[in-house]
Amino acid sequence: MANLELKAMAIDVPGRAQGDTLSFCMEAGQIWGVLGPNGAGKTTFLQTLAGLRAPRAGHIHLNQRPLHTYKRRAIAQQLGLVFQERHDDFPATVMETALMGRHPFLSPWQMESADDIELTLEALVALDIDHLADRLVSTLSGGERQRVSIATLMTQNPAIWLADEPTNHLDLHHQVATLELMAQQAAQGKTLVMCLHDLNLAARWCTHILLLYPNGQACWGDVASMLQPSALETLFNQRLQTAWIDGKPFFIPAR
Ligand SMILES: Nc1ncnc2c1ncn2[C@@H]1O[C@H](COP(=O)(O)OP(=O)(O)OP(=O)(O)O)[C@@H](O)[C@H]1O
Repeated sequence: MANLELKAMAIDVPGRAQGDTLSFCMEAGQIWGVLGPNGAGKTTFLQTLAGLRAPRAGHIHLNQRPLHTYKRRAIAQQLGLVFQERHDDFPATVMETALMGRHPFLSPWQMESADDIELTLEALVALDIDHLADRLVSTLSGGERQRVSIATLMTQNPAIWLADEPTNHLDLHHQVATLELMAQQAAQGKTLVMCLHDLNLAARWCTHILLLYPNGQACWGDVASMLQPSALETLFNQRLQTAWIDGKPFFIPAR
């Protein structure tokens, strides 16, 4: 179990004045959805949480210790990231790619163990890509590649999952299956943070929401209090109609 705590942390969005500072803790078992229009800073926020970019102000603590005091390998043993853009620069199969999730736990030149291979095969089955194990990733469809990325994160098995639009390219069934898998991870004590553009998926799977506005304003809280139609209309500059199904809101963009 792990937590990430933001202490008066400001996201360093290039070319933008400093916005609101963020102060909250993302705990084991929680699923945080990061919502906001294009360019609001969602990816920059995830990269900052991963220690890949410095915050403009304030601090991030991973398990009560400043994130910047950890070595990169120690961070990778606790925190994993699915990027929005991937560059498959060298030829690797689906199995080889997913197996890379174990690298933070291996010493240089150490071979993967039978347990590592077993964990990887389980991830391929969970993401419904085990039949593609020997295929080159460069030959896969967009949705298949997305599932390889999530399988690699599952193989890494970090306590904190950061996912930038994990449902990108996925068909309806695989969107639901992937978010169910993430919910299972949260139920096992993982902390999940994901950027989403689909408000209805956020309403169903997230426990907490961070809203990022293009001018740097931000607000956060539990899902029920944050997914208010008027706040979302302002956030996205888009009128919405709201329907209620099984006690949860459905947001439909109005023409
Ligand atoms: N390296 C960079 N140099 C200049 N500007 C950058 C750089 N990285 C990000 N930005 C700008 O910072 C802003 C925030 O980018 P970011 O990718 O975090 O937005 P986002 O909310 O994830 O957007 P989207 O919904 O389109 O994925 C954007 O205006 C982007 O153009």
